[in-house]
Amino acid sequence: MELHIPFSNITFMMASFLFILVLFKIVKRWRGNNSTVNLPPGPWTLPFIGNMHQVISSSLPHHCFKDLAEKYGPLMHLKLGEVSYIIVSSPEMAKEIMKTNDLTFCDRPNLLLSTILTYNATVIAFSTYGEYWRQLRKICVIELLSAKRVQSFRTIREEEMSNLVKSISASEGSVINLTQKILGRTYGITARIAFGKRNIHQETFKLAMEEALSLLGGVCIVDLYPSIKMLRRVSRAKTKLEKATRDLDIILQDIIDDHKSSHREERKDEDLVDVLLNIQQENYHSEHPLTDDNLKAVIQDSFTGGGETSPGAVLWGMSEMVKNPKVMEEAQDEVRRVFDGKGFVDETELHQLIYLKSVVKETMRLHPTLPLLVPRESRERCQINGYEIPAKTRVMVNAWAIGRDPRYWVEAESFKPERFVNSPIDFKGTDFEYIPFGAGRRMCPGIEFAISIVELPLAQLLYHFDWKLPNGMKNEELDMTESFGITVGRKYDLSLIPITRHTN
Ligand code: HEM
Repeated sequence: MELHIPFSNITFMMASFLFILVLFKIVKRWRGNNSTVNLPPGPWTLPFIGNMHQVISSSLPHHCFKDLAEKYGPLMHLKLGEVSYIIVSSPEMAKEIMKTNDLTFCDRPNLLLSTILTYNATVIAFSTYGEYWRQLRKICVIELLSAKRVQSFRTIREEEMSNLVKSISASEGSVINLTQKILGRTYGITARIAFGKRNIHQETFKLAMEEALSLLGGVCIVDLYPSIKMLRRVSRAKTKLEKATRDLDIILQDIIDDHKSSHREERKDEDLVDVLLNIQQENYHSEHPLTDDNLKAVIQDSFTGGGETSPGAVLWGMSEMVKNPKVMEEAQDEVRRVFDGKGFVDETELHQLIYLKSVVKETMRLHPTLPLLVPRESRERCQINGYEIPAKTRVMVNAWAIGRDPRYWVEAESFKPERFVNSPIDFKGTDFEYIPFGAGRRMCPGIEFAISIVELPLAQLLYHFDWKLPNGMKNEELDMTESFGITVGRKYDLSLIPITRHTN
């Protein structure tokens, strides 16, 4: 007997067979990856998407990771797409990653969008661990971000901050958008320090940088399926970012050329581009001479470092003080007591503001602007706590969850700056329950710079003004929702009414 199967049925059967075959391969690969290795515990994964459904369902990844870690533990394995992630959520495990096994975990993953924006991942923050990174990091630590260099830019910070006070005073009694004012001034400081005063591109650069950074927030699907090369070609974010990057490059090259052609003696103050050009000249005949693109990458580091994170800390600090009027009062009393003799705030007496420094620390505990730090990647296979971590595993350290760990922090969710007064706990990367700047080899090299542009504006805002919420809103009603992006700031701009304090 002959069996007749219509042509459409044959196509259907072949398609079904192929589908089952592909599914079988995916499940086999997924099982193979998971079953032979004793990975840290984690939620059950679905083929192809892994745990993406769990992460995507939450608006903020650091919140979702904290909830999952409560169930699966402080060393948790997640599969996002086809990539393995380890999520670290306790001080003990953070120490394992960033101290005990720092050398294994000091690489950064090669992510599509950050690679495009950062001259093929040649900025310090995203470059592969190796000789190039070491050379740039050394320049950064010794030349660009040293305490001495940061101190040399004091006048710029003081001038910009006194302009901030003037512009706020001009709107006394009416609602101001403090978010925009702080962002603008911090950007102004960073631009003057990096490029010098004469720069005509400041505003264009700012807009192009904002556009580029807005595209970097979140996880790019391409980075979760590195084996599917076609995704790289069709990514819309990639096309947009390439355009923004070209615009930024033209401006940066123009700034460098301008510095090269103008006479150094004509300019009174040395800016970061001058410093970098000097280093470039000195290194000209060395084994690894610095190219113009390398210089542009370092300038970008300063902008993303200075321009994105520090204003977030100022605005969270102000928000918490508005929400906690007793803290605001105590901080104001201190600043006014210290500076009343002078009648204005400068940097000379900032070291006396013990309580304000604690406010800054407490702000960074509850609101680290990089709650998951910057992702790392393991360079080789390694064992942690009896679990196996394969090479090339991406690692995220949940500094936000660690800063709220009730085993280390009494009333962990409350804003209590006094916990830091007389406490030896610091953000220098040795106290693993408090790591807003990370720790180990890849720790933030810009702490000195960052603190200088957080403490001064806060001291100014507290010294010169009392603050009220608009529309008769009560202090406790201030919205503290977080935004989602490359850094985590306030979702809604902070609008407040300044009342100028008149001193005789
Ligand atoms: C409140 C302000 C800031 C915060 C919260 C912050 C936080 C961080 C964090 C968490 C990391 C990753 C650390 C790790 O992987 O362990 C980092 C890296 C870095 N930060 Fe900052 N940062 C701030 C300001 C700055 C400033 C002002 C600069 C420079 C002007 C800067 C430059 C860098 C650089 C270059 C890296 C990459 C280091 C490397 O990979 O070797 N940061 N920062």
